[in-house]
Amino acid sequence: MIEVEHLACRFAAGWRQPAVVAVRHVSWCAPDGCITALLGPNGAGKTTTLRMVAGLLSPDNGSIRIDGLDGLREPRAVRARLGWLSDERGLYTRLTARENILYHARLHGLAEAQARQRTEQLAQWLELEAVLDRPTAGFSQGERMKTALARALIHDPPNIVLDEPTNGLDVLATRALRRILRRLRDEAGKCIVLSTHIMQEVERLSDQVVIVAQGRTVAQGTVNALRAATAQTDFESAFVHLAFGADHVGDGP
Ligand SMILES: Nc1ncnc2c1ncn2[C@@H]1O[C@H](COP(=O)(O)OP(=O)(O)OP(=O)(O)O)[C@@H](O)[C@H]1O
Repeated sequence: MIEVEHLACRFAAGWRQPAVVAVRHVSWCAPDGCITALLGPNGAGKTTTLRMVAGLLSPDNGSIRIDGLDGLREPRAVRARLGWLSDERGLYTRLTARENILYHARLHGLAEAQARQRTEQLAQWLELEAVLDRPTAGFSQGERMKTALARALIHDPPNIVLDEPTNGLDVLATRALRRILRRLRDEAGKCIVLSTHIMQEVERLSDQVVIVAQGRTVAQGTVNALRAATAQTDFESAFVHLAFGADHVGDGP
């Protein structure tokens, strides 16, 4: 379970760069056995929020608890309980997929034999076997996503955080990813949090939605509850209502 409360993050001014308040007040709770979608317009603060949850950025305010552990005070224990898929995927391009995954396994302290066995299992499960021993430099978006996902899952974390996981994926790869995430939820009871701005993704995959706009959480609930709360029949209109205000709902087709 991941709980974030009153998160705030400001990027300090730098050369030719004014200070930016990326996250002002974000709070949400993502339970186990549930897929939580963080939905918001461009620049809403989704990636910044997830980078704080992954321990890559320190918040200026607020708290992050992962399975009850304080993310700021116990970062190592939290890292062991969290799998992180960044939107850039962050693979070492000169290493093969297998080497990328094994390197991450070593960072998590897995024994060599266990790491190798688990890499094989994940490769089979994610249908990565054909490219497992190729350098990742020439990988397609789908192959890169799957390699990065295998790497994020290597230590079997109970919590999985994915930043825009379907970015750049074609329809079949998107469907495959949805199947994988549903299995992780249903068979292993994982807590899964993903960010997106694709409405269809949210409607098809998520159990609950957190809407973030201008660095603030503006709503949390199921797709149906958010539709009902805004008296909208389609989810896109409900999202526009919540993220931009009722006046903008009429702008769409
Ligand atoms: N390293 C940084 N330095 C300065 N500003 C930043 C930095 N990272 C993000 N920002 C700014 O913080 C705000 C929130 O960005 P963030 O990437 O968290 O949004 P997002 O909701 O993930 O957007 P998108 O859907 O477009 O990816 C934006 O205005 C962005 O320009």
